[in-house]
Amino acid sequence: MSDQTTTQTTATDAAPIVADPAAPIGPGVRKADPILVADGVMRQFGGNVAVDVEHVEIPRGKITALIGPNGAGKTTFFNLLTGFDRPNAGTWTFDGSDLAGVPSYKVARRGMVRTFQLTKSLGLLSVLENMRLGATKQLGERFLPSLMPFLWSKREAEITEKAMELLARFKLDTKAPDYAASLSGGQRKLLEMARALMSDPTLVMLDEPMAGVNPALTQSLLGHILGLKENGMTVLFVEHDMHMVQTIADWVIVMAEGKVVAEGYPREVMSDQAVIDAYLGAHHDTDLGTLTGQLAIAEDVGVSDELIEQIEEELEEEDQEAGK
Ligand SMILES: Nc1ncnc2c1ncn2[C@@H]1O[C@H](COP(=O)(O)OP(=O)(O)OP(=O)(O)O)[C@@H](O)[C@H]1O
Repeated sequence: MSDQTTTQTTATDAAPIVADPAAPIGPGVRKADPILVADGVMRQFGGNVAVDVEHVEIPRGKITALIGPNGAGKTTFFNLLTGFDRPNAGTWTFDGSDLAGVPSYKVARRGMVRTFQLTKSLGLLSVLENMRLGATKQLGERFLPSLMPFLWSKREAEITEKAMELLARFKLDTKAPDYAASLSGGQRKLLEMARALMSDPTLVMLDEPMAGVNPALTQSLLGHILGLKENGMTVLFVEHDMHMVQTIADWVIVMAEGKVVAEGYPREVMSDQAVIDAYLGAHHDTDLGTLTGQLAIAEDVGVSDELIEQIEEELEEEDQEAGK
């Protein structure tokens, strides 16, 4: 990976991020064109307040990094926004429409998808079958096509064709018949991303895309993430690898103890003493050098067994709805 921050410029790069360039930048700052707006989102586990986000806006067409020490609430916030968990309080809108209380598979159909580390059972499906699961739009046609097998099989063929095209783009086409479990960590991350694109999303949320990725595939993953933006998508990713954050993020949001404690342009946020302190507070056993690009990559992306079960149940439900 290069030490330079990216110099690629696209039309969306030129668009301003904040609504008022003269206003001070800090937690909750208004964006010029937010795709996602969250208000008062709170999630408690027993007495532990995992997420307590007063107000945050995600800029459209940009790459936003969500960072913060372990246990800051990043993954829980992702789970809430994408319908994989329910908040105790709060509302949020995606592209202007209310999303609070909408189940995860419907969130995906509306254009907001997220990635996970592949679960064991998905590992026992082929790479192509994994891709086909990402085609949420097939569900909208579940009733009529089931009465018309010709239309159904045409749609099936289209899904397979699209899956193969995406697999080729991610250089995974030769792996299509293989079990997903046989892929390397980095290839699984590529598969996760490719699968997310099956539903033609407008917002792609990536949970620690670099975790467990072999250095040989890092560059390719970074290129694909930048490619999402170049294709007009908005990206929101959780990451501990500060080097990656500095390399590709247009905007950085920092969480600590469930709250958004800072946000801004990468260079400013990374040199903010409060941010460094928040990280050091939680990583007091970690070398300061790790904050500037060498942070150890967590193997575990923090998906609970409960969540995995929920995803599996939803996939089964989708299959049933799709008449499989
Ligand atoms: N299912 C759960 N049950 C109880 N507590 C939970 C659950 N999920 C998360 N928590 C707690 O909520 C807090 C936030 O956790 P979360 O995993 O969202 O943090 P994170 O910022 O994603 O951390 P990491 O960077 O380590 O993945 C932590 O204190 C965690 O222990």
